[in-house]
Formats: sequence, structure tokens, C-alpha cells
Amino acid sequence: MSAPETGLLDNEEQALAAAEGLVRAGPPGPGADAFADLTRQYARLLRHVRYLIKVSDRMQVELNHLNDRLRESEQKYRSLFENVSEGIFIAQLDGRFVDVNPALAQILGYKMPVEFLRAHAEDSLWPFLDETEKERFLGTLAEYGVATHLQLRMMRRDGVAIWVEINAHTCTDVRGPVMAVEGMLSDITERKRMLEELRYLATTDGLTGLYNRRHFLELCERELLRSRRYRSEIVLLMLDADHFKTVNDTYGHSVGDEALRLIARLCRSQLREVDIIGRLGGEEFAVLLPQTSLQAGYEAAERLRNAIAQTALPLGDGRMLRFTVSIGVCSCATQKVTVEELLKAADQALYAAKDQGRNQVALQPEG
Ligand SMILES: Nc1nc2c(ncn2[C@@H]2O[C@H](COP(=O)(O)OP(=O)(O)OP(=O)(O)O)[C@@H](O)[C@H]2O)c(=O)[nH]1
Repeated sequence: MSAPETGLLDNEEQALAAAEGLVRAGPPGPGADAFADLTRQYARLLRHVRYLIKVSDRMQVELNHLNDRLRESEQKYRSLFENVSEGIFIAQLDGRFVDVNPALAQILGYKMPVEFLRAHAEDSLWPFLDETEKERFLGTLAEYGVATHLQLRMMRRDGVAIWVEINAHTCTDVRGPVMAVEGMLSDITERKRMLEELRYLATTDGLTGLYNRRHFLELCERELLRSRRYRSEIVLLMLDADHFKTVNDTYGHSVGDEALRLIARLCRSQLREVDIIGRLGGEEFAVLLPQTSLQAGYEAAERLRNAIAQTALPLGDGRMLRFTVSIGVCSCATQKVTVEELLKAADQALYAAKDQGRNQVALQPEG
């Protein structure tokens, strides 16, 4: 028999050895057999206890090992959670945040997660989303159980609106009902701003702020399709500054640029919000007037021509520049016409206006 592994049993072991010695010596007298039997049972019991202790020791070692691995794993994921640049959150469906990482706290204007969690311990669900955005987010989660690359407008702690892209899912546990929402979000405000800037640069004329030629033509295509579907009339104006070369040659290119900006401003102020205004290039502009008859288009062109002729551009040295424009007008009713055909017709009308002496509005040639 090997020695017991715990100090606790030392005395019992000695007692047992002593008892077995006594049995071997065979003390005479009544009860000797019963005593020997009891001693053997005690020895068996002791072996069981020792075995159980061994098993328990082994289990403890295994448990310690598992705990170490769990701690390592927890540390590994905790480190990811703490250091990743995306915001991570776990929230209950009743609206309280269970945990957030430092990035999430910072994105929403807090220094530390603990500060964030304390501030929103009793908040309603998603305090950073207004009703519309909350509806979009929770509606998506309710319908699909996940929200992927969802772009939402959020309100930061200081009241500044930011854009985030969110990936989230609802979590169920084995008992069934939805328990929580886990998600990750990143601040895309800057990315969105840059995209917006790029879109602006790609669609806008740098000098006047009007649509550039390419975007104007795209919008015309769209508007023509719409007018065909709703069988509405559409009018195109083509506008060209008169004797603009003389303006440039007399006053300089920068004054010419100012004059072009003035035309753009007057187009905006004299026409409707829905009218699409573009600079086709040089001193040539075009305006598409949706849902407009030829007569109404002519009147709008006349109003614009008159406003430009009546407006003087101060040159800074006391002098005022006056200049005029010619405008060609064409329309398409419900018949199939392409943008190119419309532009050509308006261009012909413009030539006619120039021919008739400039500072004129001319309609598209008949037929
Ligand atoms: N300042 C300025 N001038 C421009 C710009 N684009 C084109 N121009 C000028 O516009 C003038 C156009 O001249 P022309 O095509 O001969 O026409 P015009 O002198 O206006 O004569 P008509 O159109 O026949 O009345 C040229 O001098 C171009 O240099 C611009 O962005 N800025």
C-alpha cells in the first residue's frame, strides 16, 4: 500500500498499521475476530477515500488548467475588444447597454466605457438614434435578425450628428426568446463627407456651381423618361451670352467669370426650384423646365433674358458692366424625343435668336 497523499490521513494510516499489527499478533480473547473484520473494513474504506482524494486532486489540476486557458482566451478577446478601432456594443432589448468598448464610447463622445455606461444606465433603447433611424435599425433587426452595413445618423454626446456604419445581430439563448443585440459600428462621417465632396465635384461646374454638362445631360435623360411616362410637356432653354469675347477682351477674364456667375445666380432666382440648370461649357447654359408648355417656357426665358439685361455688374472702380444673352427655346410634348434631339432643336432656336440681333428669345423652328 502506497503512502497516503494528504497529511490529513497520516494519523489514520498509523492507526491502521497499528491495528493490523495487533491483528497479526492475534490477541487472545473474545471479540478478536470481530475486531479483525472491523480493521479490514476500515482499511478498505481508507483505500476508497485515498482513491477519491487522488481523483479529486487530478480534477483540481484539470480545472486549474482549464481556468488558465479560459483566462488566456478571455484576455485575448478582451484585448481585441479594448483595442479595436470599431465600436463594439452589447445591449439588452429593454434598452440598456450591457457592455461597450473604448472605441464605441469615444465615437459617441465619452472618454471611457465606464463613463458611457454610467451615463446611459437607465436610458431608453438606442438613445443616440432619432425616431426615424431607430425605426430603420430596429425594423431591420426585427425583420432579418441582422443589420449589415447599415448606415445610420447618430447624435454624439455633444449634439453633433455623425454617420456610422453598423453591423449587428440579435442573439437568442437556448431558452428561446431574443435576449440581446450585439453589434459593431464605425464612424463614417469623414468618408461620407469625402464622397459627398467627390460627388459634388463630379456633378458641378466649378465656376458657377451649376450642374456640369455631363450631369445636366444625365438629369435630362431621367426627366425625359418621366415626362414620357406621365405624358407631360417639357421645355429646354439654351442660353448664350452675347458678344462675350468683347466682354473678356475689354474687361479681362476675371470680369468675364463674374458675368458668368451672375448669369447662374439670375437663372436660379428667376426659375423654379424644380428646373434643372446646367452650364454646358464656355458661356453657354441650358435649362430644362419639367411639366412646362412651350408658351410657359417662352415666358420664363423672356423673364430671364430681361432680368440679365436689367442687371448691371459692378466692376469695383465705379463702372458698371451691362451685357445680354440670347435664348433658344424648344419643347417636346409626349412624342418620343431624345436629349440630343432636344439640344439640337434648342441650339437651332438659339442661332435664330443670335441671327435676329441678340438679346432675344427665339422658339424652335417649325416642323
Ligand atoms: N471669362 C470667361 N470667358 C469664357 C469662359 N468660357 C468661354 N469664355 C469666352 O467666351 C467667349 C465666347 O466667344 P464667342 O464664341 O466668339 O461668342 P461671343 O463673343 O459671345 O459672340 P456671340 O455668341 O456670337 O454673341 C470667348 O472669348 C471665350 O474665351 C469662361 O469660363 N470664362
